[in-house]
Amino acid sequence: MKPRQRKQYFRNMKRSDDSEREKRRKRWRLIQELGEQRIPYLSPADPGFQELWDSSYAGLALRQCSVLPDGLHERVQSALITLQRRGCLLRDLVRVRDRDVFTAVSRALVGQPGYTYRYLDTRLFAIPWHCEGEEGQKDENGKPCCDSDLRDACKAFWELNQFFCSDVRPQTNARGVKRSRSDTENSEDTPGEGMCEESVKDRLLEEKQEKEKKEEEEEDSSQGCSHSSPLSSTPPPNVGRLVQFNITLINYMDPTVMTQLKEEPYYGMGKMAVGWHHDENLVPLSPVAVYSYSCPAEPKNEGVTEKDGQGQSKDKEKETETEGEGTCKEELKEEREGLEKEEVQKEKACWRVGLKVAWDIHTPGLALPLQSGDCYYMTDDLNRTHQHCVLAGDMARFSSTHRVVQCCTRTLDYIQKRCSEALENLQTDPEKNTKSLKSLLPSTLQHTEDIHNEVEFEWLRQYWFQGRRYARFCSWWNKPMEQMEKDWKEMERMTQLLLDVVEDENTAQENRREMADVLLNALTDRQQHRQTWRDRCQSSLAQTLPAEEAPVDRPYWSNEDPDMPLPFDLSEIINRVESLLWRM
Ligand SMILES: O=C(O)CCC(=O)C(=O)O
Ligand SMILES: [Fe+2]
Repeated sequence: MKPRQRKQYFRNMKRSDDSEREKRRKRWRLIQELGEQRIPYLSPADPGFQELWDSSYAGLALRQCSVLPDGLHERVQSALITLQRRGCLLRDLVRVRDRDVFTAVSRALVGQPGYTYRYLDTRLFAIPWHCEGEEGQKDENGKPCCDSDLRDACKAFWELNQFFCSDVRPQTNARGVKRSRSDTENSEDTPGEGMCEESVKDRLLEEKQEKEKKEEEEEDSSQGCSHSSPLSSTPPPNVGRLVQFNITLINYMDPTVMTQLKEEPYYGMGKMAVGWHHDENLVPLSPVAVYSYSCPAEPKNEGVTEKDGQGQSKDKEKETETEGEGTCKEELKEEREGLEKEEVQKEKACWRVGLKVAWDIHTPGLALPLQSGDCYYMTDDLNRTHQHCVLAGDMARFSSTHRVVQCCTRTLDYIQKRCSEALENLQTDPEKNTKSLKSLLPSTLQHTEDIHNEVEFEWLRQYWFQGRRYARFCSWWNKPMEQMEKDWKEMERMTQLLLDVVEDENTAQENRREMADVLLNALTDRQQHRQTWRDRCQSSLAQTLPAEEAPVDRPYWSNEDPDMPLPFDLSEIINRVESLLWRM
């Protein structure tokens, strides 16, 4: 690596450290400023609650359970219970500030076939949902990927998703003022006397949206990609276009089992099931829609062993995640002082979503109780400017959180295309049956090596780190992952071919240097990431998981494996390329 590139490499690493440090500093400053005090927060019973909602949380909308079409509650609730009973909902071993932690909630991703969702350094792979009238997703062998029970469950989420797509609206008008109920809900309304010009425009815009929506519904809208690219100049997905939620992240937690929940530190809102955070990796300004279902008793989880799912937390104390600018353990341990009023306690029996303005300790927080079957939306830029947390009630509770993820980089389709791009640079001599690289242009080599790292660390290792959990109940990802591993192995071959060229004395000196730079860069990165994944797989928390959920460090091979073009451990090769560069 040229000194310049090496500097850049470390600068990039440092940049992420710096932003972490900056966040820590900000958090620390807030905590200092706050001292022993708590920031006020308002609940529906408090005077000024509605005003605060309108002025500071306008992007939040509650949709009470009665708005859902007939029968949908039953279908969704039974689908949630099916996922739980079948053992599909699992706690994720995520990374928070360079530490491994289990999420307090158990999760599964359901959505468009081939979609993934990445949060806290963890990529979840969607169990595909099924559209109306469709037979169900088939795997590569033409067999259904899940049994009929799961298929029906996933279909219910698709149905709920359709409802959310048609129901969600931006909550604010152009001036950031929250719409009134009649403004957003009563489609019979016509512009009347005294309606200001802005509102008329709003209404016309809405009508236009309605029309566009109807037109789009007639098209095949299953991908929802064309308007969700952050690079396109089309308006944000919930302004002027139909929203296409493409995945739902399902959450489950039973507070009687998860007894180690952290106290909400800034406002004293109570126990948190999910700490303060922004939802990551969504199309900018896209909305999030949440269905909340609290159920009286823990549904029996028949698909898992005793150590599985949430059962594990009862006997073993585990660290749980706090996302974003979450809890600062030592400083903020004390609970709100004094005895809480009965009213507050009653309120805390209910599950609530908590909201706060990011990095702000002056605006009161908001705690919104959710009755079973209630839904809420986070629209406009609420997710960017605010953080939210989930406050545990007394009962077990599920939520289905529908999101718009970037289909341009988060799908199987995307990574398969990337693999093909990389492999285009590999050619086979049919006579000699030997392989070689087509182009030795540094930019081409760089591109290939980047894809190699992307497929290894963002897809293969992510997938296997989550153990065999996917294959256990859905075969959809089996074949694509196998193929991806084959492609990746070809890329190992390509790296080896590059190494040969670089080490060949007959290669022109100047090109050789440039190629060696590219190679060294890629190998250093690869070696470091492989180590990080090894560490994650071997962490003490990972050891507590039952066999089928335990992380698998894959691909892994012994350095002498004759089937593999290069060793797993790259340190010796890195040294060779490094010393070659010194000698140049
Ligand atoms: O369960 C909820 O209400 C929201 C969960 C949440 O914030 C998340 O999964 O990101
Ligand atoms: Fe969230």
